[in-house]
Amino acid sequence: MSESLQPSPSPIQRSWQRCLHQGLIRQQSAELDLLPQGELSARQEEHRTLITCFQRFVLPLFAQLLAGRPCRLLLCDGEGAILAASGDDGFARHAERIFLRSGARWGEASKGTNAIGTALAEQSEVQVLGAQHFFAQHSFLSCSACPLLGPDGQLLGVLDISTDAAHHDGDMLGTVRLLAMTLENALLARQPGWLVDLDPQSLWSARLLLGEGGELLGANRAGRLWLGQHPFDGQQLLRDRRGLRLVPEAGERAARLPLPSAVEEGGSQAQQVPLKMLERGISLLIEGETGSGKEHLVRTLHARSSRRERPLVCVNCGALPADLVEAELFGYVGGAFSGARSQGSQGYLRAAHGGILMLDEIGELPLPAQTRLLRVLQERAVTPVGSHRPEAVDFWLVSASHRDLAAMVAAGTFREDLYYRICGWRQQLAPLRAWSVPERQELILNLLAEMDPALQLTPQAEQRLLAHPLPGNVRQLKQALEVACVLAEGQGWIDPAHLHLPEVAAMPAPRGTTTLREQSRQRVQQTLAECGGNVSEAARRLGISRTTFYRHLAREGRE
Ligand SMILES: Nc1ncnc2c1ncn2[C@@H]1O[C@H](COP(=O)(O)OP(=O)(O)OP(=O)(O)O)[C@@H](O)[C@H]1O
Repeated sequence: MSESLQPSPSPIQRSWQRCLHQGLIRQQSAELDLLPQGELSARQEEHRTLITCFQRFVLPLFAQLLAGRPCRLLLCDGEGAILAASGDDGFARHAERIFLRSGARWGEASKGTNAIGTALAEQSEVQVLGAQHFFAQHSFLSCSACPLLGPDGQLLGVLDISTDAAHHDGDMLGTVRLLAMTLENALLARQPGWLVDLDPQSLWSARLLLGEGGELLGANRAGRLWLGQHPFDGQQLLRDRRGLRLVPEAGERAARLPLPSAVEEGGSQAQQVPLKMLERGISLLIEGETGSGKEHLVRTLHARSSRRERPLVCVNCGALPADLVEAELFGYVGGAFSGARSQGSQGYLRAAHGGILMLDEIGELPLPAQTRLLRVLQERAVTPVGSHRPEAVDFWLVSASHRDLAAMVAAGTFREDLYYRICGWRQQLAPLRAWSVPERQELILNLLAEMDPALQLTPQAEQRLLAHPLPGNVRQLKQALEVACVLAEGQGWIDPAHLHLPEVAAMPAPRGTTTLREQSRQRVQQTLAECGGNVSEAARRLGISRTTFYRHLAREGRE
């Protein structure tokens, strides 16, 4: 056979050649190649949008397509580091043996031929079945991976489905491609601009993202193919208006939120570490101003923990009647004191047995109750008031305070030994005014989307919320939005008049927050143009009254 007729090597053959060339030895073990925890968190933060889209749009589809199958879906960055994973727990335990889990890097250089690393090296989708893996220890796996491309066509990472080789089936590559396209479409719809759907009927339509003047800002993979085959005239596409919509849409913007993500075992960084501490029985102390979300965090941790089916008991120590603090906490036997119930009372600590106990405002506990609590924590047993029989209790303890407990220790109003008992890990929650502008914007959008998805903030209202110091933190923000939703009901927009916030010195005006203002302006104009200038129809499409619509037009005229 002449040389030119030799079949070109397959991606697997090329990969093996690279591995041999690097001096990897098949019978040896692959290098561990684990990221330090801090590095993993930094990468997850860097890829927050990618991970959020993965969780919101890809995982539900994956769960439907591959429910009950022994496989894992892995989201990796451009170096093959696993950022998030989901799927069958039984298979996860096998996968754990070879460190196929978050924080491990699966590039070819350390792991030899494998779907993640080889898809990255080849920049194409790849399937690596059983013994095609370079290292013999990986041959129980069959993996299918598809590179992920950002709206600008840059390689972002890889999506991989790994399964037990015995359960592999031929559809995996198609499935992972479908999931990758879903993820890429979601990412494209997050970029601000005009999204042109060239075939709006199709889920896999070519999509282009255009700027105000028709310039090309991005495309999905079908869109890039389309661009390779058609002349591009962005202005014409905008004029045609077919399949055109302004993105991100309200629902999608809400999906950008920083709230409870599920990056495999954990959640966002603020939750992962405390959750790990709790799971190891280490007591948490959460400090933060009132309304900053201390209880919200505990509820989220409970919902994510292995004790989610067990009780979560939250006690506000400051609200306990002074003369009944101990009886309420530790319980009592019948007739222990005058006015006691004849059958006694279990008390909050025993009610939390097997679950999580949150002692909110722990700084309010009187000193005798502190002493008794310390003994419970040391002995892991409660002696109810009026009894001499200690009863074993097992709860994870979370304490919270808006007061500076260390200062209270120094002042002698809080026991030092108790302080060290409850403070195995100290988690501080920043006040809302210390959050970054994008973080606050995302929280606002999230809360609003939950309260009334039909309502949007005018840019002025958004500015007002961002500029207000909100000393009551998330609670105050939530209340202000709840009131505004009632006042603006049916009008489509919340404007500053709907925001009942006390006048206090404003924070410096945030910069770089013109996007929402611009978007709402464009939305009104765009809808009006689509409806051929028919205000009634445009207002109906936007779900607002004609009067409100005119108000928007008038305001734009003034701006
Ligand atoms: N990240 C968040 N996302 C959505 N809602 C939140 C968030 N953080 C707090 N909240 C909401 O804000 C309100 C106040 O939160 P929470 O009760 O947890 O604050 P706290 O710090 O425990 O307050 P306090 O010190 O007064 O007890 C609650 O309605 C809670 O659901």
